[in-house]
Amino acid sequence: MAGVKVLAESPVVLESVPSKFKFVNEPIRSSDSDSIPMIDFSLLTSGHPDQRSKFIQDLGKACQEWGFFILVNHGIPENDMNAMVEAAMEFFNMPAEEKQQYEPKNASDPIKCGNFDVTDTSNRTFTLWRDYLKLYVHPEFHCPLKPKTLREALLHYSEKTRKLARALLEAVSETMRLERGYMEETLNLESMFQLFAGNFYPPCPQPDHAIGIPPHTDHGLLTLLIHNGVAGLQIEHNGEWFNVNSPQNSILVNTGDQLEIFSNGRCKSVKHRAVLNNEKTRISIVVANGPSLDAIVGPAPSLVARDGRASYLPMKYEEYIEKQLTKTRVIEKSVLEQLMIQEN
Ligand SMILES: O=C(O)CCC(=O)C(=O)O
Ligand SMILES: [Fe+2]
Repeated sequence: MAGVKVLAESPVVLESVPSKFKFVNEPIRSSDSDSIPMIDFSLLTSGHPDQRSKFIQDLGKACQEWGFFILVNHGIPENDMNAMVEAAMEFFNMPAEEKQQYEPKNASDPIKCGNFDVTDTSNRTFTLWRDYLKLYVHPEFHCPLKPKTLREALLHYSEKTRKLARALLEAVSETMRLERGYMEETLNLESMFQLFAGNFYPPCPQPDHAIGIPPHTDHGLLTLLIHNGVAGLQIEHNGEWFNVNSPQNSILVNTGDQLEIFSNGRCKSVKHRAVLNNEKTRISIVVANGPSLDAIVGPAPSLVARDGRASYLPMKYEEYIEKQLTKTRVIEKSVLEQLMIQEN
């Protein structure tokens, strides 16, 4: 595994995508939208009841209609965000021999890096145009020893994003009129499973013939994403793809499968993908915040009572992740789809 980075930087200039990366990106078309929700976190704590209710209302609407929002004034210092992006960049810039020790032996290794193969709906396997670093950071903290800057940046950033995610989740609970603290307790968020992913996408000679990450949903509750200022994230909304253009210092938030299940379908786990460009390296820093691994996640009973039926089967979060990790084919039904209960 030399990585996509090594390939993209090879002295022989690549004019086309090597065949093992070839992926037909359908539909390629995407557009900009100025209606992607933007949420101002400072309204939650501003002390003005009107602003607070506007926040709750906007948040509820964003989670239900888009499963996605751009969060501004979130309180995480820009320095911490920059330090995180830079430390990740340093990791990817280390020589291949240094990174080799973290090539996964098992899908559930708490520290892993490398490339990823996916099989598409025509049963063709291809490699993603991306180098990744994935770390389990909570309730146990795992981090490579090198580069030296990584540990401190990650300790800071994971703690701050965890706090932010918990505050957002409490607010999402409120949008559904759930009892205060109910989600925290039932899903044991004190021990939430937090997964860090650094994604490194080098410039690609034919951006439409390869992909960074194909369409997928995230398995947790809320995912927080920042990047190095290079766009590439697209989200699906009403069957169309939209580019996410975000202001500097904002955090991109999407809802995940566990929140869709817990909310009995109110919050949509949004489908998204990472596309490429032929000019600039893109780095994204993703923190996926989920329930505790031992939590059994099903629709909240009070929502089921309100709706008259449960739309999903419950499953232990740990089992959900295992199922997802062993699913190698895009072709298979997602775990979320397997748990959906059809209406008679
Ligand atoms: O890099 C991006 O913008 C998307 C990353 C992502 O979806 C993921 O890591 O799950
Ligand atoms: Fe994702």
